[in-house]
Amino acid sequence: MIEVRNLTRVFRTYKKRPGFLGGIYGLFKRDFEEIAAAKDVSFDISEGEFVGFLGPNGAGKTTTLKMLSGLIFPTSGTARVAGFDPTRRESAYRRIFALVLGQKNQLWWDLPAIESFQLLRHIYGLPADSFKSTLDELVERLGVGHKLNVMVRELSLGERMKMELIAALLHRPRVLFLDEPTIGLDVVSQKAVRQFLREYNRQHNVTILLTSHYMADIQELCDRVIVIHRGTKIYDGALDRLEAGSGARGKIIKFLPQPGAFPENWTSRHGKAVRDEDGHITLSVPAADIVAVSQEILTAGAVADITIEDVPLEDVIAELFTSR
Ligand SMILES: Nc1ncnc2c1ncn2[C@@H]1O[C@H](COP(=O)(O)OP(=O)(O)OP(=O)(O)O)[C@@H](O)[C@H]1O
Repeated sequence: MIEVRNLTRVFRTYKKRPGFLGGIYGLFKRDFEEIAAAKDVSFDISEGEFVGFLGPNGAGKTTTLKMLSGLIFPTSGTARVAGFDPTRRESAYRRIFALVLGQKNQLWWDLPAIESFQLLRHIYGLPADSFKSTLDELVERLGVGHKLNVMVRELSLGERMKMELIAALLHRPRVLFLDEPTIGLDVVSQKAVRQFLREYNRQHNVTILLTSHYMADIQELCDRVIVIHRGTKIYDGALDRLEAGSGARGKIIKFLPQPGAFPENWTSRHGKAVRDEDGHITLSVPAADIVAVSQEILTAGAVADITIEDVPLEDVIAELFTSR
């Protein structure tokens, strides 16, 4: 469904010298800086896949999604989405994909969402009956029926994002590019959006490429992730494999000693123990040592509580970036 080959985008930006004199200098001589926001990025995504697109701030994710949407042109390389070349900006292509930018609005602030939806119906030339059935389905799934006639600027962030998703899906796109769709949402709204996306992907076999800085989004929705760093793809594969193959693999053991049971300077034979303000002691240990360390802790002193957790995905990803 999506074929990307050596996609590269170089931005040339003017570097202004500071102050008024710097501005005058710039009238005569301009200093430019070139930034390769995407460098030789290649990947394939099959129909119905739900792929996470990860990378730190400025990695080139939005730039890549904008190239796939035909909003900006690549400097070199090619992309094909459902057989279309996005750079040609054909109307037929616009009907089969949607781009949702969590930090931007496509809905009109001063109109109720339903009026923007009606406008989109006319833009896409959707028949009234299919528009109604799609709208009813989306509104019901997202639970925003009572907010359709409220001005968009008066909606909460979560309600607005749900309306943005409805606007993006009214024409039943086959490919969905989602750039931070849960940014700034509270945990309940994040969960609702995630659940909606998961069900929608399964039910309609829509191909989804999702960027998010919330690892819960990625862990709950994506089996596969593409990781990009400084414009270059550094990982493409199963999320499980990324977690398992990381040097940060292992477990986190956290326990609360009974008062006075462990000396202040207690440490494990298997690794450094860190004590927090509440008295909890935390150890990062290789998965193979988990039983031995647990036994060591339980024989060392009385323990009020103990938990064993996976290393957070955030740490696995951060390690991937710092090792480059
Ligand atoms: N229009 C532009 N002109 C000049 N440079 C740009 C432009 N758009 C993006 N860049 C630069 O390209 C790089 C990649 O930006 P991009 O927005 O694609 O990153 P991102 O991975 O989406 O980051 P974030 O997670 O912060 O959204 C950054 O260094 C950014 O400053």
